[in-house]
Amino acid sequence: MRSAKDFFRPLAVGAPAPLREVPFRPSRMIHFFDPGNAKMAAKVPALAPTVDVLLGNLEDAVPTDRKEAARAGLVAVARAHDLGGTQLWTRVNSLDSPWALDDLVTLVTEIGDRLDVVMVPKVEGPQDIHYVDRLLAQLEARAGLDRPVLVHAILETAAGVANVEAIAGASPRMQGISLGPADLAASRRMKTTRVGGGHPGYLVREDPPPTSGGGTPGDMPRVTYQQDLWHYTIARMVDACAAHGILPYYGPFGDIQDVTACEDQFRNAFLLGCVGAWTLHPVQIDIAKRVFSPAPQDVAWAERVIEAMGDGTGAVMIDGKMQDDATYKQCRVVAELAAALAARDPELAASYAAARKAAL
Ligand SMILES: CC(C)(COP(=O)(O)OP(=O)(O)OC[C@H]1O[C@@H](n2cnc3c(N)ncnc32)[C@H](O)[C@@H]1OP(=O)(O)O)[C@@H](O)C(=O)NCCC(=O)NCCSC(=O)C[C@H](O)C(=O)O
Ligand SMILES: [Mg+2]
Repeated sequence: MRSAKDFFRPLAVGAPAPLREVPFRPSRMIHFFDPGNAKMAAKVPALAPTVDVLLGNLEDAVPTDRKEAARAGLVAVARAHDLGGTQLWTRVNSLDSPWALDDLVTLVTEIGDRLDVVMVPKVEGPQDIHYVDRLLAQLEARAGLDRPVLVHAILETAAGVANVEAIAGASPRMQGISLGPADLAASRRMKTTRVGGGHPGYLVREDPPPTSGGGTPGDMPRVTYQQDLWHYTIARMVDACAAHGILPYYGPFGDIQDVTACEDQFRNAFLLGCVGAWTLHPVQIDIAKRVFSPAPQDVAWAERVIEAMGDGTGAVMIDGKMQDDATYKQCRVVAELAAALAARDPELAASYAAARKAAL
């Protein structure tokens, strides 16, 4: 067992000290690209200013015979471009694959100073994070890095969900967790064939009307309501992340053409506490930006409540609604997120300023 005191000591001599708090950097969209695909890699300079995070994906969606090309492509992209304030992440291959070790060794050695976060797929328990934690410390020490590369786990196995709290708290390196609905569905033996989103068969049906003579309940039209397949897992992931001071994310939405359902899925995750989602195609970038930025009228309202609540205690009425310590805290979540995003996004800052003015 590690003592609490050991938790903040580097795991290798010469490695940078672990962080005590996860720095909050906007990450409304984690944009996936295949660095071995020359056409996609060429779009990086144009894409970078439009996204919060660019992620060079080395795992699923990269064919076996292009794994090395994707790894080399990411090294080349990181060296060739200054991404400004946009973060650079990678998703390495799973720890049981023949590529994971070389992914970590190559990337930290070659571009560790450029890499903000390593996403680790198919994490099953804290033991997977401990393995990556020690290895990263050794590689950071050897590369002479002065800040730690952070770790992000994908929640995409039944074992991972069972161990999600332990994963979230496994290391001070943990930056966040994303839901991986496609692999999780397979691991759970769910009977879906999609990447995220709902399913028309997963529903509840209203009770039959009382029969008064003719007709049987089976004949009566009854309204059905499609249910959310992911509610339980997202809520559990959000609690685990919040309890350990790290950030939760919804993952991918695979129906690229269904921008409406994508927006719904992202918004459900946002309202439940997630700070961002993955974007797989350029068309999803603006959806994530819109959904994971608090709406200007909500920010203006939150600021109004904060102002009216003074030191944040007691109770006041605003527009007929009771406000107290707890609504004050909710409003601070919204206002602080808005301020952090506005500092990166001048267009958003202007829309918040306009809503603030209109609310006066
Ligand atoms: C899904 C795609 C294969 C679709 O690509 P394509 O058929 O080329 O789409 P379009 O013709 O509409 O593309 C228009 C142009 O946009 C470029 N493009 C497409 N996607 C991207 C991108 N992600 N980044 C940058 N540029 C992109 C195309 O090259 C076209 O350019 P041009 O010809 O010049 O106009 C493709 O979008 C794609 O591969 N996306 C990423 C897929 C991916 O990363 N999947 C893995 C993550 S999801 C997952 O792993 C599941 C998860 O782990 C779980 O378990 O749930
Ligand atoms: Mg997956």
